[in-house]
Amino acid sequence: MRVVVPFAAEQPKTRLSSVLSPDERRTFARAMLDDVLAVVHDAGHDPVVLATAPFESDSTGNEILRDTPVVVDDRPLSLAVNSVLSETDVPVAVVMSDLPLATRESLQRLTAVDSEIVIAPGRGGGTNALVVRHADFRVDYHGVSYRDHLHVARDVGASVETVDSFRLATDVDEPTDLVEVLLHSDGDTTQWLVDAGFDLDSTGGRVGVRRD
Ligand SMILES: Nc1nc2c(ncn2[C@@H]2O[C@H](COP(=O)(O)OP(=O)(O)OP(=O)(O)O)[C@@H](O)[C@H]2O)c(=O)[nH]1
Ligand SMILES: C[C@H](OP(=O)(O)O)C(=O)O
Repeated sequence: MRVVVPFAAEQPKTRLSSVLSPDERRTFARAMLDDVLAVVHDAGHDPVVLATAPFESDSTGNEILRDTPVVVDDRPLSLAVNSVLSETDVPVAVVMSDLPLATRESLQRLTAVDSEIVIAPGRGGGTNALVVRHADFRVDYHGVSYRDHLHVARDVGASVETVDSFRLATDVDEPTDLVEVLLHSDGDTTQWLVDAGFDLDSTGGRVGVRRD
């Protein structure tokens, strides 16, 4: 299945500004993208990165991205994704690039459901991963996009199913989300955090992260 992976390349992850510099946010976002692309390939699907800006060719030396087509579209997220949806035969999936806990199994669980619309919601109301098998469905990200996408599915007469997955629900938006990465993932993203000096901090009430 074609899997579109949206990627904000220039100023990603602004909600992590309190713990990461702009340069760090770019390389951290790139590590998450690499993890997601590896999982999409591993699950037997064909990813295409939908990026807001071109990558610096292959000078990164990244093997995974080298095998992955990149479409550059600097329009806002929903417009860019809908442009791809309108040009791509269904089925097509949209999987966000900030899901470092995603695994081959969690992705295969999502794509195995045969409803016309299959949604893996994110914590906090977003839509972390989506399978579209109805040609008229269009996305409307931001805000409570999970609820909005249920309404869009209903309006176009598409059957819809929600997949309850901790791994797909855990997008990395805020510093506390880094706890889940350190605990439940062992890919490039986790290595990036370890190399940057992040560790779990259990000295307070709820477990957080600290940086040495
Ligand atoms: N192509 C494209 N992808 C986007 C855009 N905005 C966000 N994304 C991607 O969509 C997914 C979800 O976005 P967010 O969680 O808001 O990520 P973000 O914009 O990097 O983070 P914040 O600045 O903290 O909102 C991530 O995979 C982003 O890389 C956009 O305008 N265009
Ligand atoms: C793009 C947005 O992501 P969030 O801000 O919820 O992580 C959404 O899923 O609608």
